[in-house]
Amino acid sequence: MRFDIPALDENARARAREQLDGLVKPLGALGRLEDLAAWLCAAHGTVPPRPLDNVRVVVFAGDHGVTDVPTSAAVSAYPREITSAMVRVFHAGNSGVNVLARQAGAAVRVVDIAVDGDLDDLPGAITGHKIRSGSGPIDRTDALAEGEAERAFAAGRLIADEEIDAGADLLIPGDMGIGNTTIAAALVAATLGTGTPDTGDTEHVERTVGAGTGVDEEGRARKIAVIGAALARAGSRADEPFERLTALGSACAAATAGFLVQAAVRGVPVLLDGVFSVAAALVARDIAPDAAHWWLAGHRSTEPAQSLALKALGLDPVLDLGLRLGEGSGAVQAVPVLRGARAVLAEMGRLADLG
Ligand SMILES: O=C(O)c1ccc[n+]([C@@H]2O[C@H](COP(=O)([O-])O)[C@@H](O)[C@H]2O)c1
Ligand SMILES: Cc1cc2nc[nH]c2cc1C
Repeated sequence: MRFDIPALDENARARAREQLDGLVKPLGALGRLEDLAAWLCAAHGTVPPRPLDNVRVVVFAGDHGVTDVPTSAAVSAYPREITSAMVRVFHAGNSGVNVLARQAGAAVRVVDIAVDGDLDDLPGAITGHKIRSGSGPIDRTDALAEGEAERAFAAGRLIADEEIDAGADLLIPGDMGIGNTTIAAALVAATLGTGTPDTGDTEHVERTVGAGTGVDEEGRARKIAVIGAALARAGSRADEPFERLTALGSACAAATAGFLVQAAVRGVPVLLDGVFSVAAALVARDIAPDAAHWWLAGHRSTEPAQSLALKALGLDPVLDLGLRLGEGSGAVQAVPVLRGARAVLAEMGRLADLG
């Protein structure tokens, strides 16, 4: 697959830097805000950048076969039925990200990519891109059937197109899926080669695994075992990104990757969120390396796989609030910071005018 991804406008970035240096403040005194302002100029190709008036969150919802086990073998603190129930909460506007997005003036859309449950009574914008119900348990079988990763990736691209055609000037990928922190950690371990299942050494897998929704140490040990078995089962197939998504990922991971790549193709900046969107970004970069220039990290989540993946992507998160909700909630919190960065360039006075 080949993608025509525009380069960021380095000329605009340099002009932004020059203007930032001339504002009424000590040189560099606005720290990271100056980097963000310059990055937005490079992304929008203008100084100052355009106002971020049309920020859109898309929550990719789906279930994961790793939750298809008795409670005694659970990898999540919550049952899988929560995924389907939460889609209705997003639709009603009452989820965490709905509330935070209202504060930030951002729109939220949830899409059913692979929810295990009947949501057919909901509008087509939610249900129209469904790939399948749930996914395979990655420790025992592939997550996806042949061709599904490509179909889900294409669906994610279409969803990005829909949001951009509706005017998005910044996109945020959100996620909802009980069990998806196990999937995210498996993708990160496989992508970074931190899993070495052949030697039976789980130490490297352990580094990627966190508590997700709040499992205890025994739950974490079960996640590590599931991921170790999945990596051993996938073997070298995991080297190729679509095979990796098929064997170890999910339809939501593939759709999120497609969404991130298409945003870049269309030249629309992205604020990544928690462990699931950052894991998808890591795989997406293997599919379209230049796409990564269009992504910023909104926040650092508590999941270790997210920090490992951010480091590999060379991204420094804007915020670190200890959030572990997912949904796009952390990235949404970073939107006012980006708006502030833009306003500084657009509105501050100039040192040269001090007299
Ligand atoms: O964004 C994060 O880093 C994050 C960390 C922990 C949990 N989550 C959310 O919680 C769900 C996955 O957690 P779990 O324990 O079921 O794997 C899923 O719906 C995620 O959106 C999200
Ligand atoms: C209630 C609930 C809401 C969520 N939002 C994202 N992940 C979630 C997990 C649970 C359990």
